[in-house]
Amino acid sequence: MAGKKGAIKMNQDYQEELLHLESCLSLIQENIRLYEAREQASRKEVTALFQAVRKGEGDSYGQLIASQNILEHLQNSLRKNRAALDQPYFGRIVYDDLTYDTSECCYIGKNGISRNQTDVAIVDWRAPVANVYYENGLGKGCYAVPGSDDVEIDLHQKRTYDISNGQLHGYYDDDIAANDDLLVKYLSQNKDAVLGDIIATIQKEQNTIIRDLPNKNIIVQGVAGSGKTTVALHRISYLLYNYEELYKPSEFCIIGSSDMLLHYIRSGLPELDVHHIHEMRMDAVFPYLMGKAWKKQYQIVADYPDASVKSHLPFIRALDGFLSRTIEDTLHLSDITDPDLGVILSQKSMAETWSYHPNDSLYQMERHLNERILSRLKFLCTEKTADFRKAKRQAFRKHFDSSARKWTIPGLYLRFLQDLEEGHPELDFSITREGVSKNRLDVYDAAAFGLIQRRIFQKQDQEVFSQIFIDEAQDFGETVYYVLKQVLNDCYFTIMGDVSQNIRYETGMNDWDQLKEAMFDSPKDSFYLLQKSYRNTIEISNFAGEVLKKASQGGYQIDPVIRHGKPVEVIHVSSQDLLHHLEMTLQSVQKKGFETIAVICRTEDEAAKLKSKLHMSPARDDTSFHNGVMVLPVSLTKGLEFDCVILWEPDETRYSDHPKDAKLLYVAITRALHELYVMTAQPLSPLLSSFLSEKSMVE
Ligand SMILES: Nc1ncnc2c1ncn2[C@@H]1O[C@H](COP(=O)(O)OP(=O)(O)OP(=O)(O)O)[C@@H](O)[C@H]1O
Repeated sequence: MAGKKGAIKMNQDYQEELLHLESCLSLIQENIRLYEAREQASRKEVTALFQAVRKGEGDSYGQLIASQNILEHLQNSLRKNRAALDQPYFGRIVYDDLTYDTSECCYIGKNGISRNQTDVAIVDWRAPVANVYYENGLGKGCYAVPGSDDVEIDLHQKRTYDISNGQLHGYYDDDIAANDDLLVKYLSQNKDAVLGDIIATIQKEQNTIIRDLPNKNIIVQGVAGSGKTTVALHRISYLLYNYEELYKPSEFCIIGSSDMLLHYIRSGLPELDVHHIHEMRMDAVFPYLMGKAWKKQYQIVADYPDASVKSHLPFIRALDGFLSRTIEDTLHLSDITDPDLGVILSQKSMAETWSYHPNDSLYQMERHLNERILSRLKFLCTEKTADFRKAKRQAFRKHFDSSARKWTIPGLYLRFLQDLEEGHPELDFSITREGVSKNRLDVYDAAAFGLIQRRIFQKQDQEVFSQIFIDEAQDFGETVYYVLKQVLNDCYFTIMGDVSQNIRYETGMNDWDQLKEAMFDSPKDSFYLLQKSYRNTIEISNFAGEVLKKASQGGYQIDPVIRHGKPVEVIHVSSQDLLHHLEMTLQSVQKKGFETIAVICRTEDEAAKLKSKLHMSPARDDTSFHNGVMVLPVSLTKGLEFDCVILWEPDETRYSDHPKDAKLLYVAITRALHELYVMTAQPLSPLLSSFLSEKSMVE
């Protein structure tokens, strides 16, 4: 009897859910009609204003900008409503609000949907209350609201929906928002050439990072495929939504290691409602931040061999120490006296001025001190003649003036390198010295230039960025981060990386200790670990596991989502047959409908040669991630993922039994979502051979 009652209740519940979905879809359709009409009118207005501006009419320019903003807003609303037609919402929470004594039921979706532009029908996933869905268990709890007190709640139900194409396929009630079954369903889909969103299935540990406070530095160590890139982008979207009054999108900057990665990241931004933020390669950041101080003749080149020293914290700290000593020696603070007026400015008072501006450059400090001298002179000369005053002002106007020394950034840097070599005979920077004298700098020299500019020559504070997000952070040494932090004093950093994937073994980071030391300056700052891997099938993860042990020297383990796929296939044939097998494999995986396929070679040279053997155009846009087959060196696959990966010639000559090669191989293997093929003519790398089953070998 109870069973029957339960079934009736289920049925009724299901009917109610169907009705609710229907009413949401019709609201969305109504919104779309409304926004389409408005967008059309707004478009016309913008075109008319554009013509007016071209004719130079009155104040049309201001109106044009305002109208363009309105048009952009309407287009955005239209995009959100159109996107919501497929899956208007993915979750629901039913709770009592104990703070305001109300009972609430919220549907949560990727896009907030309102009726009449005011009544919220579907809550945006970024809204504070949506946190309850991702984090809270049933029962009493609370959620935080930026700039306000926490709201106390009693959660009665958390429901997760499976909706696609506007159809309800099912739902379940559970404490866990997106369980592994739902995750596996999402993860089994094919990969288009864009970075997807994970809004409906964000996991608790990812949510914590996404919603962490903006005024702190964060470092995230996450195994391959743990969602670092994805989480960084969702954090940007979350911060811009919730701290709209604090930040403009243009104050945000994403830094990545290659154009390919940035292109991939860019593809995921519109879906997350993120527009107009900056993105930059690491080597472009310092020229950008230095502005005019970065001379046209400076050229960034590949790392010099001594980058293994220049990239790490002791080096950049030594440069900073050298610059501090240069500043102290130059200012050489002691009482400033005049035969007629006595002490104009005491050493104590100057030291005090300095302590008020501890981060100012030498030039800024000199300006403060000169200003103080002038105001003291004004006071001391109140009873003197105008000529006397003028003469004294003339005499002391540029009392502090290091510009007269005609220092240059390269000159100071070379002096520092020489000093360092003299103090440490084991160091030899001759290659860098020669490069710098020819204006050819590697990224660490560029960072050093940035620090010299910051400490000595900078005239105003840099306020270009407030939030910086760095992906694949492990590929650069601490030097670049240290300088970024010094140059952008008031900026906060979200740094994502995986030391097991450090493909620049000597210069990049193999642990996080030094970076924490360089970046963390407040107890609020946080280090997070992401260990769950979402990208690869369990077969690919297991294959990667052994390599990871070597790559991370046992440091970090993978905890994969259990999703099964085809076993990794090792194709071991003669060198004459290898290309033929590759072509056959490519044909077969394309036939299966995989959209993104990568053939991963060890080096750029090998990738170029293989492309030509496959009759692929060598010029095919190497900086953009696209559907179809891509032949790439491992270094360019950083941060990307493909439905299917063919690992090309991972033999013992290309990948030795050394952590440096293990990291490269780990990166290559973990790019594959669904299928991995290993093709070689020579004996396999010792990193792989230990766990290959006879079964998986095609001879
Ligand atoms: N919570 C989640 N739900 C569904 N998919 C997820 C989730 N988290 C991550 N993914 C998926 O896992 C894959 C890996 O994510 P991402 O590329 O952000 O990882 P990563 O840590 O940056 O990887 P890598 O270090 O290897 O570049 C992506 O396809 C992403 O959509």
